Amino acid sequence: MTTPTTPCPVIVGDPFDGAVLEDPLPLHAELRDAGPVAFLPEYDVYAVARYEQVRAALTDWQRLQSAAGVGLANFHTEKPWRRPSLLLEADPPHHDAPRRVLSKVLGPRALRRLREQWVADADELVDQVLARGTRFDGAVELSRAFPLRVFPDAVGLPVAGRENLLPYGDHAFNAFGPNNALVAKGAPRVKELSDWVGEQCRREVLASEGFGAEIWAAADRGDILPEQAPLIVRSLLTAGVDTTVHAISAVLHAFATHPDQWARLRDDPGLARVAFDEAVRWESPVQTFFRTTTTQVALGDVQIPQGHKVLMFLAAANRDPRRWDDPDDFDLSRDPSGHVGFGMGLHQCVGQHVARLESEVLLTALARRIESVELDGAPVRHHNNTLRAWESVPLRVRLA
Ligand code: HEM
Ligand SMILES: CCOc1cccc(C(=O)O)c1
Repeated sequence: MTTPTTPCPVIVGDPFDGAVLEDPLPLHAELRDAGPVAFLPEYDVYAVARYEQVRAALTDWQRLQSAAGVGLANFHTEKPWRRPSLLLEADPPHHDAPRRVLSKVLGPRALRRLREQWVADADELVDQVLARGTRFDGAVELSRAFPLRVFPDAVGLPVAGRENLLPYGDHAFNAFGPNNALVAKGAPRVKELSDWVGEQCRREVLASEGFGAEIWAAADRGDILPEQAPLIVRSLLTAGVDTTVHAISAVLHAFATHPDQWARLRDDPGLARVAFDEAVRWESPVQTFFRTTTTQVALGDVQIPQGHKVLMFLAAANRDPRRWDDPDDFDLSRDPSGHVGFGMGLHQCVGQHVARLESEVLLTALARRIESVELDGAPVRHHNNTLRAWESVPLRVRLA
């Protein structure tokens, strides 16, 4: 274990410990209050939790790189568990073309053609769920069911095997953390799931229309190399399912615990989009990511030596009272723009518009039919080294 070269508060303890994953808020407050930077000897990493330093780290890709991996593992010294992402785990110039291609494929214009279909899918799903009764598990019947109904079709995946997507993504997000029990839990199926995901990225397997086909068409045009196309499709399958599933659970839980906010949404369904971003700020489904210093870099008043991992607590930044009034409130009257729940800068989430559309159409379908929503029992957390997630969100609704 090395010690920091410049004075810096030391916070002992394991941020990936089960008790912290169950309730990370006390650690987030401790980190923010300790100073602009803290040192975590448990993993020999630096940590930033205040909005200012997290934003600074996210937007300084030259001195805080992603190419050494955005998890605890340093790809300069350890073999990655899978081929590095051409976006998430790459920096310019290698990052540029894959990002340009995905930005176009997943951009707001591209999604306009999906909106009508997804509105119909959301209405159909919500009608089916409510036809079964007014008490159900929102995490299962809505948050998991809706993304898994619309996203694989949008990518162009065959129907068989789609149940592999959630466990694959769950392991991928665990793998950004330390090699702990959560990673060990996924290990037995890694080869099977990785082989299945790899197979879905092949041109012959993907539908002739959809995000996957558009990525392969970009290779035909020479916008990317042919051998990059499957890896870029893999990015969608890894990043695009568990994130939206758990973000939608977060929205449902937020409304079930803030009935006044549900009443506001009922009065003004146009609030559905801001509600999603406010929930992503409030819950931060993606809690943390790492960077690696390429040179000595100052964050706040601390000099961080070259070659060190920096753990960015996105969730702590999203509740930093230095940046947000009443940060712990879930409040639709707030302007949540500037939150770091989708990251910030060069690597900011390229799929955020997909996520927003999924949530908007589902929330709109629910708000039209449901007068009030409340918890119908204790919600149960799903632990993951990177994701903030619910295993179960029991709901009871009153129909409009
Ligand atoms: C609520 C849902 C989502 C959340 C909270 C989320 C969060 C994030 C965050 C925090 C980053 C930045 C990573 C970094 O800075 O290292 C990111 C990047 C990324 N996201 Fe999302 N994401 C979501 C949905 C999606 C979806 C639906 C897709 C695909 C359709 C997607 C694909 C990606 C990719 C490919 C990157 C890497 C971008 C790059 O490095 O240029 N994400 N996401
Ligand atoms: C939500 C963060 O974005 C991710 C997460 C996992 C994998 C990838 C990828 O690009 O393969 C991207």
